[in-house]
Amino acid sequence: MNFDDDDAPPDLVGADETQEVVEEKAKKVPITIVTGYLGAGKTTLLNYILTAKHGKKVAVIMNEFGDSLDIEKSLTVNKDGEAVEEWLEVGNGCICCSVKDTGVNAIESLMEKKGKFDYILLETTGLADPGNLAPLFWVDDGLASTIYLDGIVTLVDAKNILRSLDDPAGKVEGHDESDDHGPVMTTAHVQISHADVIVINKSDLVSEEELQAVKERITSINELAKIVVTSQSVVPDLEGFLLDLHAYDRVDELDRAGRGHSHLDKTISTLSIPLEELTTNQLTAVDAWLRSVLWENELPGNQATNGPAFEIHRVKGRLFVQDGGEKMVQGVREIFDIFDSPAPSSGDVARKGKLVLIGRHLTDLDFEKSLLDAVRTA
Ligand SMILES: Nc1nc2c(ncn2[C@@H]2O[C@H](COP(=O)(O)OP(=O)(O)OP(=O)(O)O)[C@@H](O)[C@H]2O)c(=O)[nH]1
Ligand SMILES: [Zn+2]
Repeated sequence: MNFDDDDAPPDLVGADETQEVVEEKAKKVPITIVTGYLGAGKTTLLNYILTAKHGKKVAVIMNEFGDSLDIEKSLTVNKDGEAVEEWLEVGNGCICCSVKDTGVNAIESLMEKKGKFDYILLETTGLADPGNLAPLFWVDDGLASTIYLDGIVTLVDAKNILRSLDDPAGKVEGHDESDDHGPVMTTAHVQISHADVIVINKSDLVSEEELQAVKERITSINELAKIVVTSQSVVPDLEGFLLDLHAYDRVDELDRAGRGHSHLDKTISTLSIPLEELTTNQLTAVDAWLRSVLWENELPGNQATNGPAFEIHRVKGRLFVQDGGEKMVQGVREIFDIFDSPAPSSGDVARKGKLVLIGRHLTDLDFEKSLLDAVRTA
């Protein structure tokens, strides 16, 4: 059933716009992308969120009808085969089973019913590469005017993840075959490297030691992500842990990333580079360095590049500028942004900046030296 007109949100354009309507319009709806390898527990998590008592109106967009959904569902396909998304009222929210992979049109149709939801959750297919999807909600001026990307949550199947990470069959398509340097990068790697929260699900199926090994491997790939261990995707503290992530306008988890990086996973790792306070020129040098690394895939300082091409999946940073300013760096693949920290750190914090990179082949070249040289010579 569709929302019939009389319960559509009040006409937001009318001249008699009251203050809260204006605020309502300005209020963007957070969207979280839920990804994770086939069968990891994405639908189970969404089901749980739809029925848990958190008081938020949540719209869930799924890309499949899992029979694990114990909710009556229907999809209206009109005559010429074009599927029309149907919004199903459930529990404390509603579900749309968008047959299109990214669910973008489902979101557009959802935004017409704007004001109805506090939160949108989009389940991707098990083989989706969130690096392609995130920019859509982060920079797409069409969608970004009504929604903002709150974060990426990756479900990991504790029982099978280590096998998926080492399984060449799961390799990411489109990677030049010539790049046969070292182990294969799988979809599981990419879903972990882009995650802001990692839910290690199906913990009931593994021993304590196996769980520990999974945690260590995942942390070595992505040191920034918050990790929660679950069974049946039941995240105890949904509010604090899954809803309201602000992963793209805050970097408070930067401190989690230690200096340098561990080599537990040969394919993808996290590298964190400490930075002193910057002059304005040095800030410009950091911006130029990021452009070279993210757009040209060139590491300034012409170190021997006979090694494999590196690939940056995620960049997060906090930069202190000598004029007292504090900047934040957010990046997904080649898209990045350096902007004023919305919530500058309190005065007493040591003005120590940090840039954290998550990506592939970060160990073959000296990123830290390259960046520090670029800053020093600025
Ligand atoms: N033993 C166990 N089974 C689980 C757990 N979480 C989910 N499952 C089961 O695993 C199967 C897959 O769960 P889903 O939630 O459909 O996984 P999914 O990621 O949505 O799967 P796809 O959308 O097909 O990629 C279902 O039968 C779930 O009941 C868990 O923690 N432990
Ligand atoms: Zn699913």
